[in-house]
Amino acid sequence: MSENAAGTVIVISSHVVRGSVGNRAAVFALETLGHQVWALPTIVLPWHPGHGRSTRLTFTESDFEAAIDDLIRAPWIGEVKAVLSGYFGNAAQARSVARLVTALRERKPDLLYVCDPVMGDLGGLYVPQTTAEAIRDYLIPLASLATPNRYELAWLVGAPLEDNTAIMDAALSLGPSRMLVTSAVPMMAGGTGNLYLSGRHALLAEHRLIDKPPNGLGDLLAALFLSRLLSGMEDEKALQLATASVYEVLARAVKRGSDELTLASDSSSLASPMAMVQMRRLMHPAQRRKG
Ligand SMILES: Nc1ncnc2c1ncn2[C@@H]1O[C@H](COP(=O)(O)OP(=O)(O)O)[C@@H](O)[C@H]1O
Ligand SMILES: Cc1ncc(COP(=O)(O)O)c(C=O)c1O
Repeated sequence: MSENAAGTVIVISSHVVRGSVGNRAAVFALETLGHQVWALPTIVLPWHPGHGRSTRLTFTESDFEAAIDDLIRAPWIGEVKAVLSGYFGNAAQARSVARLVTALRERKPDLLYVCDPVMGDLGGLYVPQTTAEAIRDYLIPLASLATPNRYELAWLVGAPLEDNTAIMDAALSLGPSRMLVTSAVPMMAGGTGNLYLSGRHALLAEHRLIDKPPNGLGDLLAALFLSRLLSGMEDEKALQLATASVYEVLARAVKRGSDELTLASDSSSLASPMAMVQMRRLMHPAQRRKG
């Protein structure tokens, strides 16, 4: 296997000093699974704002834009096989990343672009509406795969999503050819899981719900699923492994009483998870419509 067989990935999200959210989760997961990673922070902050006061260190829009231009012109840019975006500091950054993805696609039409539209949760949007709109209007149309949680998907399509049939219809209408919807509606009591929809698949990967989870699970899942796809794994196996890793990492962090994921101690759960995940095939919306 050559040094870069797993593929170079550009990750673009927040950087925290302490903790495992945003780029800290994605970089660790991708490097552990053998990828070369280029990491561009969108903001730098001491820790996830959920822990209390956390001062945002920011870049000007023009500096961020200039750094994107440097990346586009980099002599090594031909190495890049995938881009993963997550948390953005403002709407202009989302537009700059759309420019990056478009420029890379001109040279490499099969570039994988994974858009994790980090914008909100059960309580509603936690980024400014202009940022959420820029993700929806500039990035989602470019995504090979989007990984919203159920509430983000509901905002993106402008409709409440109370069951998995509604989630699948919404995922199909949004546009990307592959959708991984997190915090889907569980079929198992006391469960949660991920719903994956592509032209060929409608799958639900379920496991037990754990109280008081640390942050960063969505960031970790998107990176792990991307890694498995890049390595050429079949979608169903990629979903099962990525879901099992996230669940196992979460369970181990909570067992330790940690308020953050403890990825350095749990790297074996990223590479070879042992946790069981309940995989179910759902009726694909296209099949339902055929009657
Ligand atoms: N409380 C929890 N217990 C067990 N697994 C969880 C829990 N919260 C999240 N997960 C797992 O992590 C995945 C991603 O988490 P989610 O909170 O939906 O992402 P995001 O951080 O993008 O909002 C979920 O689909 C589920 O598999
Ligand atoms: C700065 C910042 N705020 C909020 C979030 C959202 O965190 P969560 O999805 O765990 O709620 C993230 C996730 O990457 C983040 O980096």
